[in-house]
Amino acid sequence: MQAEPKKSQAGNAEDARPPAESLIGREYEVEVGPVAHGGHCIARTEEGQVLFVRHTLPGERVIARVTEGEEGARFLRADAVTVLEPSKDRVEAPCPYAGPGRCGGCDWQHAKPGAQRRLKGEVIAEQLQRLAGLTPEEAGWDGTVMPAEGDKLPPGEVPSWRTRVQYAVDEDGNAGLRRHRSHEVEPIEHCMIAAEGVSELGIEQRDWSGMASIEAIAATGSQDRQVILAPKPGARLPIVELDKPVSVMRIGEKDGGTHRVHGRPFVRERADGRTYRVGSGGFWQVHPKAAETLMLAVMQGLTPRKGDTALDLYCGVGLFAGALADRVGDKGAVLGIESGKRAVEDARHNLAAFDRVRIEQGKVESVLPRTGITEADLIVLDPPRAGAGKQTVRHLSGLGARRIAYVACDPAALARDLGYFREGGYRVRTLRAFDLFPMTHHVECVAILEPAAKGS
Ligand SMILES: C[S@@+](CC[C@H](N)C(=O)[O-])C[C@H]1O[C@@H](n2cnc3c(N)ncnc32)[C@H](O)[C@@H]1O
Repeated sequence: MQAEPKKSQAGNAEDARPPAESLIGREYEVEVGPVAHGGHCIARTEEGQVLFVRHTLPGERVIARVTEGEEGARFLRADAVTVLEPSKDRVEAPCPYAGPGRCGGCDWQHAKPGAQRRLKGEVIAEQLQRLAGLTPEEAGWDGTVMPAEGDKLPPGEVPSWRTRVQYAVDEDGNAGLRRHRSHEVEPIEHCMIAAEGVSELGIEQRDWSGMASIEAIAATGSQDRQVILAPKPGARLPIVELDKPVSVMRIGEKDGGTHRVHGRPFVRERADGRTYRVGSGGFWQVHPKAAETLMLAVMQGLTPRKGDTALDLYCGVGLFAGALADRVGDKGAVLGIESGKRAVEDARHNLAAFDRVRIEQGKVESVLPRTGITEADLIVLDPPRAGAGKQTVRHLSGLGARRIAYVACDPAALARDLGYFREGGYRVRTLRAFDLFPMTHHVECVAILEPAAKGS
């Protein structure tokens, strides 16, 4: 019998091993393989170690410099620092702050816009296959990722879509963006993907000494502009003088909550002909066309009828609940569930005109079972990145819904949950994908499900 390895003083045998040698800075010449979820591509060193390489494209030959990992690690992270054989999809990054070790906000600045969408499509296809065992055909998806309206621009032009930008502040008080997987700040003079309403505030031109971060918000469909300041411990708030009028909020040092300094504690966003109040810290889609694009995709997929009962889960300030309330008419009913207290107040305010809408506060997984609801005609779920999970999907599968719309910002969580829905007797009827985050690796999907027995 083999003797047990001797324990170190700390009591753990693993601690006794010499630490694995860091490979940070080591360079490898590699042939780059397929794209992987997260804004990088897969390559292998000659020894067979997996590298997740950023700033490259499939098919390229590059020198990859390791940014994270050690000998024997399951995988290493790396940046392509020299491109030996470029892909035909490669372009000069239009943003001066993009590149190895620089701003971490965008992943695909160096790819043609059409290629960015193809890469996102490949990631969705791979996740669907691997986690749900679905081909694009089986998911009712044509394999394309659609740009948002107005985002198809001439070569070299970049859509300025980010209506909410989180700036970090460096030691000298300069506003910038975080480097990839780092707390370091890349000071910038202008973020190309920031919406005009954000750029107009001139955040990057001000001194923000004493602040840890600043979020700038430019609402769509109203002139509302807001900045949310997070001061460093003990720092005084600056007098905020920007190039346009803004309301100012601050993050409380003790409670982490968002508090009003001056102006309205919310912005007004518009979608589907309705104004939505969104309080600070509340969720609203970042691309100006996103709310409407997703709302339309959901309504086209669900085809609500008068008198339907519908659930809007993870409802935020009520985007889908509002659209459903219009369509199910006064004989129908809509229940929204949302965990954020302020978002619930906003949803109730936004949809106060509809008696048929009820909004419950709390986590879907605990509130839904408590409601005692046993049936629904239609369900929309738009969970955060982690997805809904097995327990919630199982519960939803038992409500007998005619159709379910799953809005997903992470194709991996979506694919996993589609697998659970299949176990619950649902099949994917259609899937659509939208490029609502150009230049980044993020992508939004809308899957429409129906009972499998019906679809077969
Ligand atoms: C992706 S957002 C969708 C919001 C809304 N559907 C929209 O389009 O504006 C997800 C929302 O789920 C809420 N949330 C996160 N976890 C939750 C949970 N376990 N139960 C209920 N709501 C949750 C968040 O506060 C957020 O408002």
